[in-house]
Amino acid sequence: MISLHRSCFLNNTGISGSSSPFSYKLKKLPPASVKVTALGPNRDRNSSVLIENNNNPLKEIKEDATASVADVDPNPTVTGEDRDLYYDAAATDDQLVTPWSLSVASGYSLLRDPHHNKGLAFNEKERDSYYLRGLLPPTVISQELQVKKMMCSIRQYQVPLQKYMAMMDLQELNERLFYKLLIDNVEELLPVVYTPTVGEACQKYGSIFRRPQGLFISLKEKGKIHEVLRNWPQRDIQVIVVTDGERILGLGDLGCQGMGIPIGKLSLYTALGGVRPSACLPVTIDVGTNNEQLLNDEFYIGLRRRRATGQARNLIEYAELMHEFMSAVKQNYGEKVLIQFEDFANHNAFDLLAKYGTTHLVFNDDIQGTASVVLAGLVAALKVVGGTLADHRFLFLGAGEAGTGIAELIALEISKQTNMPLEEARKKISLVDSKGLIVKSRIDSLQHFKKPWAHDHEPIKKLVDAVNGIKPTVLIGTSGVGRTFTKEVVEAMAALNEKPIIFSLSNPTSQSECTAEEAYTWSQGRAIFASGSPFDPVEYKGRVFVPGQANNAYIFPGLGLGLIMSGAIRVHDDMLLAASEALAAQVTQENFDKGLIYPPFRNIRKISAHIAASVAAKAYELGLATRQPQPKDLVKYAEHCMYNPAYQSYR
Ligand SMILES: NC(=O)C1=CN([C@@H]2O[C@H](COP(=O)(O)OP(=O)(O)OC[C@H]3O[C@@H](n4cnc5c(N)ncnc54)[C@H](OP(=O)(O)O)[C@@H]3O)[C@@H](O)[C@H]2O)C=CC1
Ligand SMILES: CC(=O)C(=O)O
Ligand SMILES: [Mg+2]
Repeated sequence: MISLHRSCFLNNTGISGSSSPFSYKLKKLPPASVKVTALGPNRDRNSSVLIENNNNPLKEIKEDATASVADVDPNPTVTGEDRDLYYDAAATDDQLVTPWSLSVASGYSLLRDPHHNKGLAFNEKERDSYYLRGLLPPTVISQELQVKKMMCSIRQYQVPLQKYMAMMDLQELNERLFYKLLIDNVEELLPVVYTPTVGEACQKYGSIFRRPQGLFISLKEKGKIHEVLRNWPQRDIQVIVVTDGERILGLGDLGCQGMGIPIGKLSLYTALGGVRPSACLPVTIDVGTNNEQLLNDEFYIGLRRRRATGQARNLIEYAELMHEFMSAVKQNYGEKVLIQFEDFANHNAFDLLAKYGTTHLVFNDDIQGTASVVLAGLVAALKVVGGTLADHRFLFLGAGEAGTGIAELIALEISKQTNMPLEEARKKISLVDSKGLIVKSRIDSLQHFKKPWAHDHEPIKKLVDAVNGIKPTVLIGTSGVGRTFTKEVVEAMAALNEKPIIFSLSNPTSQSECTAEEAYTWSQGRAIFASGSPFDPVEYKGRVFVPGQANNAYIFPGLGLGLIMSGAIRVHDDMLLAASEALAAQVTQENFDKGLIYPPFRNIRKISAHIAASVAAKAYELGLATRQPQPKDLVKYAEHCMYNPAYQSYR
């Protein structure tokens, strides 16, 4: 009888060592590698089992198909490409085919296994040992040369979406090369795998869809989520990014096509924060969509129904599915798996965070990650404009997840710095939503997360009037609506302040409240500007201004790493404050001289290590860390834990 189990050849730190690229080994039989092929189109067809003897080439042994299938691990690693080539081709439309097989001991499948494939970088010895002879052209090249070649190829594409698709193809073909490329060229490739291009990719996901990535959990899977999670090939999951696709960037409801976001965010967990790719699980919860265009799109990949939110019965359906998911995750992966809520609409986002914040290791990136990155930018900006946080007045356009999340963290920090009651600190902050300034007279009709911001003030409809009435020193855009910081608004800020601080946080670029060029030009080069999506440097009157990118991508990879490496069991606001402080401390005088209030992304792994160390230190201080003893040097430990995309040597 043959029994297979996965061999763990990546240690937790992801540090390279000599390893075997084959992910199965025999439990009861001595040979080192095995090929098991599942049932073909004909029920009576035998599966083939290839067993390698130490001295012999592969020998084919016919076994009874039913017996061999029953004996393999019921939850095998399945990659879309690991299929027997021949019986599928022989099948006709009306024949049943088992769509999976395990075939690990062939060079052919090794070249199609993204976790272990090295392409032309397989050396001569590996080509001999792993049956690769003839499957590759004779040349052997280094990973560095592969990176150079891929960059040449990606740069040839003019259209950002083509670059995105090339990157996704690479991720599916050769994972380590994908991450090496991304890490070594982070400033150039971040806008490709992340905002703004990922937004367009989600909008067109159905049309560009080639093969599934991540886990899709729809209402059809209700009652079966535990099994769905077991279908995922990896067991040792440390981070899940989950969306229900209802508020994808500032692009609205993209339903199931929101999957591009968890995939993109988790690529950054690995590239920017060093979390092993095999520990990352992207999930999309599909409860339908209210996007008519998608519902009528023949290429739409999601459930063709309206969202299960809104009315009471639907809400229960939604809550039950989410609850089943949250419970199944804990049951499958334990207490310490980090769940990042991403791009949920605000009518669910706050409630989910409140509900699961006390039972799971969760955080909401749009509410909390964004707050942390913006606070870091403000703390850094104070070095340029002077004063303390409490000396400033803040006005927001947009009072949803990002807006109220940032506002609350600023108020918390002011309160901590000054011992001022939180309610007093909140009075330094005003928010405008789609109906105008949030004021006391509107309190009865306000959503719960806006109520703390309903101050005594006369109603104001227009942003420019709010600017002139409140006289903010800081203007922050979190509206999801592009070009809402008009010339009039920016000029009003510039008239009130020598150095107005202006953040246009909405993504993607099309939704940014203003461009970098507009901010610098309309303020005569005086604005301290940062945006959610990247803008190129701007030359104004002979001076070059480099706009910073105020994006939660600075925070969540390091925050996640800090939580994982300390074995934290809950996220605490003080960890977000610690992350802000660590990020702000990374801004150098050279950065300030260019107009930057964030350090450049090219140093992101070092930045993430510092953020991780600060977050972990806070977890230990708060008694929320379970990994003992506490490492002496947390920064070094964070660096040591980081995934390294250099190829491993195969024995
Ligand atoms: N840079 C970054 O790291 C991040 C950026 N973001 C971006 O922030 C934006 C908002 O996200 P989020 O807060 O989650 O979204 P929400 O839907 O929760 O909030 C949007 C807010 O904007 C208000 N609004 C909409 N249109 C207007 C308008 N014309 N004038 C004034 N206010 C308006 C809404 O008003 P009402 O309540 O009345 O409907 C609501 O208060 C998105 O574009 C997102 O991509 C989000 C997270 C991180
Ligand atoms: C950056 C991000 O999380 C957003 O725009 O939603
Ligand atoms: Mg988001």
